[in-house]
Amino acid sequence: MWRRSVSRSALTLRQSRRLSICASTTPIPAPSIIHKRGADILHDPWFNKDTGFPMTERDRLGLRGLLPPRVISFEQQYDRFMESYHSLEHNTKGQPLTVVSLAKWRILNRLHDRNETLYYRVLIDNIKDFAPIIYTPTVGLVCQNYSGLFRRPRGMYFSAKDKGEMMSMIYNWPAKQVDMIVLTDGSRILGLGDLGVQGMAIPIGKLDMYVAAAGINPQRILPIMLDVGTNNQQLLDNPLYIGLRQPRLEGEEYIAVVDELMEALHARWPKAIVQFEDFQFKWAFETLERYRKKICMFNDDIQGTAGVALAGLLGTVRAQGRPLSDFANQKIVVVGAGSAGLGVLNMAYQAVARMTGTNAKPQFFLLDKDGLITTERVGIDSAAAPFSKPIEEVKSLGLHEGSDLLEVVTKVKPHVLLGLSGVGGVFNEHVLKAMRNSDSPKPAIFAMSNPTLNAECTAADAFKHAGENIVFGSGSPFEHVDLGNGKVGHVNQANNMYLFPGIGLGSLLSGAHIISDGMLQAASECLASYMTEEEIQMGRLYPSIDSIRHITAEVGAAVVRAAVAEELAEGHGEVGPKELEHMSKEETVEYVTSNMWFPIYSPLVHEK
Ligand SMILES: NC(=O)c1ccc[n+]([C@@H]2O[C@H](COP(=O)([O-])OP(=O)(O)OC[C@H]3O[C@@H](n4cnc5c(N)ncnc54)[C@H](O)[C@@H]3O)[C@@H](O)[C@H]2O)c1
Ligand SMILES: O=C(O)C[C@H](O)C(=O)O
Ligand SMILES: [Mg+2]
Repeated sequence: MWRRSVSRSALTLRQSRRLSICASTTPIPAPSIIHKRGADILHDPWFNKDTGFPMTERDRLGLRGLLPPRVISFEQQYDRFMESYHSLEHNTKGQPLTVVSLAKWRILNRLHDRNETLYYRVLIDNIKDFAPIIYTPTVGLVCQNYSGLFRRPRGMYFSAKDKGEMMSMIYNWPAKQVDMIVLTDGSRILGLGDLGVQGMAIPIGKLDMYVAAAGINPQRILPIMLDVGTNNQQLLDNPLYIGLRQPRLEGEEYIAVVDELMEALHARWPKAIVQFEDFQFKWAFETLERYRKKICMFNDDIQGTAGVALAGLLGTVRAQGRPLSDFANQKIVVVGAGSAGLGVLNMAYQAVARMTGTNAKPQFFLLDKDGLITTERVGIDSAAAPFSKPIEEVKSLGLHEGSDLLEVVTKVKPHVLLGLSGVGGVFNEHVLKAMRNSDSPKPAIFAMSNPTLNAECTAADAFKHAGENIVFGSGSPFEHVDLGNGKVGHVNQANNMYLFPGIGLGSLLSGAHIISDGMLQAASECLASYMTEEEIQMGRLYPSIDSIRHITAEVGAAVVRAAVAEELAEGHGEVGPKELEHMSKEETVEYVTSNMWFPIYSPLVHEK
């Protein structure tokens, strides 16, 4: 049902954060200037209100006669959509999950294509139900089938064939202002591998989360696919594949194309934040290092994930009833030494150095597809090398270079097992049972790979095999687990969605020209301290997705304040750096919150 306004002042902060922030403070809509009239407006999802155009507006904009006579209110439209959605749910009961999920995605996508205001309103109010459709896991299925599902373009497509043209192509985008860009080359889509141009559903889904969680105005978002070819033979063989049918560009050729695109983006929208998403390992770190000192960008898989994982690791220490300084003594087995796994290790090392003020190293054991990574590893990647275990230490534990996961868990008895491998089921029954001998009375298991089938284990298996006293987190959502006798195994969604919207929004509103490590740390620390002691003791390490706007406002404010502290903040719009500097913590949260867009129909005013 339509969510009515609730006076926020009547609620405690703890209560109000469970609600959609802006729903409680619905502002009076300011008019939007529109340069079109008549049927062109009905076909523009940014402005279209369907049957919701009031008569005065129909007269003003040349819409009279183009719509049925009755005016249907926004609330009625909302309820009607939700009714259709629920009947679809009812009518598809018993059908295979993929069929049901795609049907749900289609009905939402159709609304997205037609009426963005209504789309974002239903998304925000029903984020718990709809995030699994527009985001992981269904977005993975959508990417796998994107050539067949494609109906209307959204965002921009640049390809290897556009070399030399990008600087002018960028002006084909109709919006003058762009605040947030999510860019992929489709080379490592979730744990599904190279999906070429079909990976476009990922930037679209991430930007939907930006609108829902961070209140970025959807007229100022831009999903971008950089299609440099694909090495996925199945796609190359598919006559209906909608991307370039050529192998991926490599080496200098690849970098030259990315450079050109970055220059074009920066030239037209120098203040836009660029989020790199789902780039394969070999380019993820390289592009991050190449651009992070020049433009306001970050790599979500490396940096967003690291912050979320670190918050979960610190939450685990609290859940074990230990002081945070004990983090350095936690034995943590990380499975997956790619962009995400190494991002986590980098950030955790920095955190331990900060906490202890020494060179103390945290107790990480890193594995990749060839097992435990030690100083004896031949041909190790330079990004992984600092995290290889000294071979003497490994031998003293009865392990060796390349020891397999079961051996490592059995001998190390880790406090935490964290998966970012992309390999479904790699935390098998034996591995999970071995976690029963953990040195911690409350061990944590994070199966962070996406989508659901690629998770290292299911929530049910984790509680069944590793025991009821574990703390559990997964990248894709799972139902909480019924442990019998009224007990419930709580499932946390350990996903970078808790950070990237706040990182992007905070960077934007600070006006920083780069995103520093300090800003990212502040985001992670904010998330880590968000949960109360009571919640942590119940195994709740992250907030519910229902409060994602609230947590994003807090994270955004933490990022703004860190940018101010590092003298990176140059201000945004009419708010200058000095004003940012003088804001208290609460005022910064208010500043961030008041800049969040909220979907309501605004009066349209025509201008030639
Ligand atoms: N939950 C989140 O917020 C989040 C964020 C980022 C990435 N992820 C997920 O993490 C996964 C990995 O992402 P990435 O960018 O690091 O990928 P990547 O390709 O860069 O790295 C994958 C790593 O896993 C290792 N690996 C492969 N098979 C293995 C096995 N059997 N045992 C141990 N290690 C194995 C590889 O050697 C490699 O080091 C993906 O499924 C992605 O969806 C989740
Ligand atoms: O997209 C997600 O759900 C998280 C993460 O960015 C991933 O690549 O898996
Ligand atoms: Mg990703």
